Amino acid sequence: AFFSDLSPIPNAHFTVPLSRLWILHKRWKNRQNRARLAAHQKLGPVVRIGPRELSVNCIDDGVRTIYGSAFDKDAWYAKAFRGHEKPYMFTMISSKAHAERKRMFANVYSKSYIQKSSRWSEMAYTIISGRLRDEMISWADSDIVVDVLERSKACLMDLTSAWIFGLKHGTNFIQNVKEAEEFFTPFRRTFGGFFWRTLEQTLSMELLDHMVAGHDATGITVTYLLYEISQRSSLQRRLKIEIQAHWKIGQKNCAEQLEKLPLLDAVLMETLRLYSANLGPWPRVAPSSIRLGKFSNIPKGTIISASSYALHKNDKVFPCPEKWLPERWLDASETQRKEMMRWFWAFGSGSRMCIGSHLAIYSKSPVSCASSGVLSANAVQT
Ligand code: HEM
Repeated sequence: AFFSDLSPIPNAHFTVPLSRLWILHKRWKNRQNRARLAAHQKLGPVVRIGPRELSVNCIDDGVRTIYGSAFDKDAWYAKAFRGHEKPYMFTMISSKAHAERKRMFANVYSKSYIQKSSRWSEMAYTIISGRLRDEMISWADSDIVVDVLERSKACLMDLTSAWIFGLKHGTNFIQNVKEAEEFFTPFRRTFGGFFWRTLEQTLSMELLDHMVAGHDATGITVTYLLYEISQRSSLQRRLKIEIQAHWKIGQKNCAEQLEKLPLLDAVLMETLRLYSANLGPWPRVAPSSIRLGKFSNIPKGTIISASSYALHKNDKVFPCPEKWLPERWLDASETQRKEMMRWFWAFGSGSRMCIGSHLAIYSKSPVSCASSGVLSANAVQT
């Protein structure tokens, strides 16, 4: 192990050429991302974390190489997300099977499809303006304590399920709190019920995964976003002015309209940068001998991964990376923004990049609009 082709690469811990214990221990303690970031800060962009496992934290000769189409996902996906009999898009290893599955869904999740969709505008109007906003006003008017994470997830589940099944067949967890509770604890059992058994299993597993991704990661991000804006009353006011000037909820092509709001965009991007809900690391397997950074002859079969957690903490690209500073997106020059976008990795990249990234962005936007309107009117305390 000490004399393998990986031996020129710096070790995150002296035991890593011999054993996976170090990284397994960090994973078990839920400190993997922090430990890997610390190793990169000390040892550089390519670090060895196991006998045949590497961590990378650079774009050129790193993320760009690994997350191209030639690298398969590692078998970890199937183990980590077990419980389903059949693989679905997220866990599929074979690129042929994955490409076939992706073709089924790529169009309905594409940016242009959502932007042009009058169905999306209708959904946003009914769910955000009709349900969420009313609920939020009643929370703000009373003194009740609201579990923002649970309510955000409920709202995002309503949006995701409406997008997948149509408004009529989607959930209404914003208003039906009891139903939402029954679903979220333990939601797998509910999803194993009659409805799902009547669907063809492969399709139900695939859609279940989209529903999970749709409400969970997006709900977590929205919660952080609300937390940050709830503490900045002047930002709430500026957001409200921007939104009122450019957009009325329920108007046609609302998704397209949302793109034109620079402050809202900055708030979303900064939240996804600092509080990305799907941090990684996302492991891939080297298909042949490859080169990463200054290291060549990295053997076929080496497991290599990167994480948005570490990439988003590059202080040359994102100064004061631990701080939530939406202004960094507003004040950036064109060149700086280009560089920030190169390092922005909340949705991964390449052929296995998040298929729901546009849906996630367009879901978060109207929720933030509705929330900032309410927050600025009622000075929410945290
Ligand atoms: C803030 C919200 C979200 C974040 C941060 C996020 C992040 C990610 C990331 C980083 C990946 C790539 C993982 C990898 O390389 O292995 C991914 C994949 C995926 N995401 Fe998302 N996601 C979000 C929302 C959604 C939504 C709303 C959907 C609903 C359709 C979705 C469906 C998927 C699917 C199906 C994949 C697998 C794609 C493939 O393997 O081709 N995600 N997501």
